[in-house]
Amino acid sequence: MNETANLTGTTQSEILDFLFLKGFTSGGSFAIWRKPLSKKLEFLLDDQEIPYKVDLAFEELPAGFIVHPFADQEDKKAYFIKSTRYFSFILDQETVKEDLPEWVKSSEDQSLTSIKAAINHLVRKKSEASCSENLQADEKSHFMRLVQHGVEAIDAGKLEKVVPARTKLISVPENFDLGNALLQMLQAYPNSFVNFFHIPKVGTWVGASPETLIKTGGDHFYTMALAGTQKAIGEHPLKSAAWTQKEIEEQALVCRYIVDCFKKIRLREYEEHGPKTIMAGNLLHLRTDFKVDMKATRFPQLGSVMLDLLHPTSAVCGMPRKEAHEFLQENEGFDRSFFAGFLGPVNIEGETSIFVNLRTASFKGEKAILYAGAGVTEDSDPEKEWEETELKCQIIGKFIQTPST
Ligand SMILES: C=C(O[C@@H]1C=C(C(=O)O)C=C[C@H]1O)C(=O)O
Repeated sequence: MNETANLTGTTQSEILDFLFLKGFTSGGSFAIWRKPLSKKLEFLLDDQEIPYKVDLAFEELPAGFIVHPFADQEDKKAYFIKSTRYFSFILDQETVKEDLPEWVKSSEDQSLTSIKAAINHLVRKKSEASCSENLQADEKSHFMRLVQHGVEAIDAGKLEKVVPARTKLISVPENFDLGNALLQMLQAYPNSFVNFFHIPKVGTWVGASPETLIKTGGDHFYTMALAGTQKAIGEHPLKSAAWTQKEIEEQALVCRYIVDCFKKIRLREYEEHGPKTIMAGNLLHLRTDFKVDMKATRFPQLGSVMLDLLHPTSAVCGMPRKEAHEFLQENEGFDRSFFAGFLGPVNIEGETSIFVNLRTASFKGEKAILYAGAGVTEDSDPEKEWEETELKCQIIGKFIQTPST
């Protein structure tokens, strides 16, 4: 078939289908993402079947996509999908047929319905064997006790803040359309890092994270303190938002945590902006931005040094970090796997953007597991924290559960 004729009128959804099919049938690992406020959808693939791991000193790495679980790793390494093949396109351009490289279109003789059917089959089949057999923590009563227990640990002076999480198991509908689901997330969450990755036998995840862990590009390093959650209501939710003392303190603790990390490496020159209210999906958060000039401070490795120091931040674990981590391991009752870990593109066109893996779901055959946590301080109410996790689960859950058109 003539290449141009075949691709006439190629829609974004069709390109996504080509990319998913290419990724799943390559036998290797792949990632698809769009950075916050960007129009560029990016895809990379490494057809190596055996997952590849790297040290966190990402400045030395080739271009790729890094994925790290929540828990500290004994080998101090992260998964890394090398950019053996890379393709990007601008989302609001009508047609990109001329830009589609030959290797993306390897499935050109398939009709679109059979491509969709193939992807629907592949996402289930390829996600069956992911490594962690996750114990479920879906029970409301379990989570409510966990929050209560957290409040008691704070009252007893053992912790300052802790961020317990839960899971929610949902069925992947029979007519699930992964490409369309991702497209809908891209449209719904322009401020978020919309992402998908598949690493054979390790994990198949989709998400829309509002939280940058670290970003480097040119001479600049950037991180943020994101915490405090409320539902966005009314016509001007950003303007009308009012925050309680609990939420203000909760977010201030995350700022303090970041400043403490700077202090550990004797970094004194940084810009701090905020906190301001931001919108992520239908939720509002408080955010403070931190920026460092790596050249002026003579700190070219600041990105990987801070990555190591920051993760897991008190936005997703707690304070003090060690005690909060132990509390979660003892009481949470499930393996967070990649939830609240970090992920993102590394050394692509001189930039690295690594996000906290929030508002996310992992596929497991016919099912998907949604994950969400909520920051607990001494004033927390278990019922409210549960509702917050329900809202957070819905951010991705609604695009998996609603049969696509
Ligand atoms: C833990 C999550 O989110 C984090 C916790 C927040 C909070 O406690 O208010 C807000 C934003 C994130 O830093 C999650 O989305 O699951």
